[in-house]
Amino acid sequence: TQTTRPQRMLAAVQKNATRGDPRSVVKAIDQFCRQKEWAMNVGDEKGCILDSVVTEVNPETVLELGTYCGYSTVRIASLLPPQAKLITLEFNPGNAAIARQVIAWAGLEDKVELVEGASGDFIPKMKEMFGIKTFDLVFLDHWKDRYLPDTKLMEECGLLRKGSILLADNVICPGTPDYLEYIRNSPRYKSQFFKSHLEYTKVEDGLEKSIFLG
Ligand SMILES: C[S@@+](CC[C@H](N)C(=O)[O-])C[C@H]1O[C@@H](n2cnc3c(N)ncnc32)[C@H](O)[C@@H]1O
Ligand SMILES: O=C(c1ccccc1)c1ccc(O)c(O)c1[N+](=O)[O-]
Ligand SMILES: [Mg+2]
Repeated sequence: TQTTRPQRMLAAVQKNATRGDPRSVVKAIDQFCRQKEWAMNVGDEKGCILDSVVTEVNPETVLELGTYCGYSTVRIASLLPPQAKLITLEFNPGNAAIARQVIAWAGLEDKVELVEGASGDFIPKMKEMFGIKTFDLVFLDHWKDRYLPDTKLMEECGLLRKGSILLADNVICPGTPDYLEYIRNSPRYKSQFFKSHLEYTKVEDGLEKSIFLG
């Protein structure tokens, strides 16, 4: 019977990566996506920009919207300080099942809380479920038409504090025009664009980093 792309990606991790070594997991997935099958992980070029933002922010609390197979989850979690927590939301059960195994292979399950469900349903529950007051860093990488509504929802739920950082993938390709228009024109945010390329391709893309001003 036919396997799914996430299942084939996990097999590549289990074959080529070393248990407990996050960098080898990232490398195995990037090699799979370059040599075998394109997949919508943030990838290595944008991943390096993600790494630099995570390192700079040094967050205690991180929210990731869109887990897929856990590639960016592993990149982020491997850079977090000891007590820090990364909550990642994924509403596709098949993807969530694979991501759990990829995160476990990297040995990062203690730093990651994978919630299987839709961002719109779970963002309002973050405080009660995890005792989270606010997020220091949010990585937006789910369906692109959800970036703006979920950002407004996080504002309304008081999940952002003065200095919280939003980092949004794909603001060029596939593009998030309504989110960009909002975040770049709002007096409540200061934004910066990081030019890059769509993962594993030469197509133009980039990340938008925005600081919530309170
Ligand atoms: C581009 S993939 C995430 C890639 C991942 N961040 C990485 O770089 O490895 C987008 C994922 O978001 C999930 N997704 C889309 N909309 C969602 C939502 N509203 N709530 C939760 N998950 C969502 C999809 O099922 C898909 O697995
Ligand atoms: O939307 C797509 C997409 C559209 C069409 C076909 C495949 C993927 C996509 C492409 C690159 C991304 O980095 C990404 O996060 C996504 N996504 O689904 O969220
Ligand atoms: Mg993306």
